[in-house]
Amino acid sequence: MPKTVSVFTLGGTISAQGGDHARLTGAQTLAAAPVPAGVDVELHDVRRLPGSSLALADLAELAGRVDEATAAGHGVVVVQGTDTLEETAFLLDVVCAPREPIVVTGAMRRPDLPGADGPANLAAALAIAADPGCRGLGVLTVLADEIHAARHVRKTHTTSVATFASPGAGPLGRVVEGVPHILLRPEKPTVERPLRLRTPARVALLTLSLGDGGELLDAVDDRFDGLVVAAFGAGHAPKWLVEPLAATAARMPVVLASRTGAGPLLTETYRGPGSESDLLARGLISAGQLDAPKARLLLHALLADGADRAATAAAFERLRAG
Ligand SMILES: NC(=O)CC[C@H](N)C(=O)O
Repeated sequence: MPKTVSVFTLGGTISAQGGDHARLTGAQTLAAAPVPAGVDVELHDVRRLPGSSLALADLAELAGRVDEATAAGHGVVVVQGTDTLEETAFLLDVVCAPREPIVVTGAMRRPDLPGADGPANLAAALAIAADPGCRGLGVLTVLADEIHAARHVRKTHTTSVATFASPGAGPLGRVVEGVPHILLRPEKPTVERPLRLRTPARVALLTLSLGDGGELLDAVDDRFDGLVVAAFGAGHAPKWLVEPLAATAARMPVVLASRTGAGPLLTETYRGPGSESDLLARGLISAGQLDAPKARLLLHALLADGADRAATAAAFERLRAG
């Protein structure tokens, strides 16, 4: 029996014929890809936008439609711009029911340029979405035949077709001769249960840089419900920001992440003002291995789901080791 795969197109370079993100329809984008044998495609042309212009409301709508598709037994492919591809993949990972494979793909080269990678990436994504062996892995991404977990994947280069990597973990597998080969299976889902986006939540992301005077931190109060700080190294802030950060953490959840983009935060190696142990003792919540943009999305989804402080801390704690 053929396997149905629902394909949701949002735009991106993969559709940007001549540089225009609105040029190709979902059907035209998909027409360039060889559909694997035994796969029936159901196309949903959702948006025609660059990845940078997608909003959380677009992703919330997408998540609902993805859930409907997997409830009907369909595998899912989401096609979008690579600039925010990892954020879409991660949000789907924490809000969608893990019933069937869900994979996000895109392209680095426009369809009208030599060596356009869109068709190969689409073919790989369709193969993954139709493969029962790719169930239970969480939301996946595939570009250049490399399969990554939404929790770890990042865009690491502005132009390389092999831009997606999981610096803290490595790929989960590879597509070889059109067939997905899974090498590693995640121990547990990213969240205990899919989170529901029920209430609006505003989460700020503040990246520290040398000599930060705290002016942007002051601007967070009153405007946001939560904050992620992309701090130095393994979770460090300047000593003069410790009191302001602690004061903010008394009013809203403040998650401590690293601006390095890979590796876990430390918990006890350094002591003293602005060290990781100091910041955690003052009420900041460790993002563990999650990078800062993903920590922002998880905090957003938790707040939108109605999580209190203890549930928020527990959700991040669950991801500390991996
Ligand atoms: N290669 C890409 O898709 C990145 C740029 C593209 N404008 C986007 O939609 O994100």
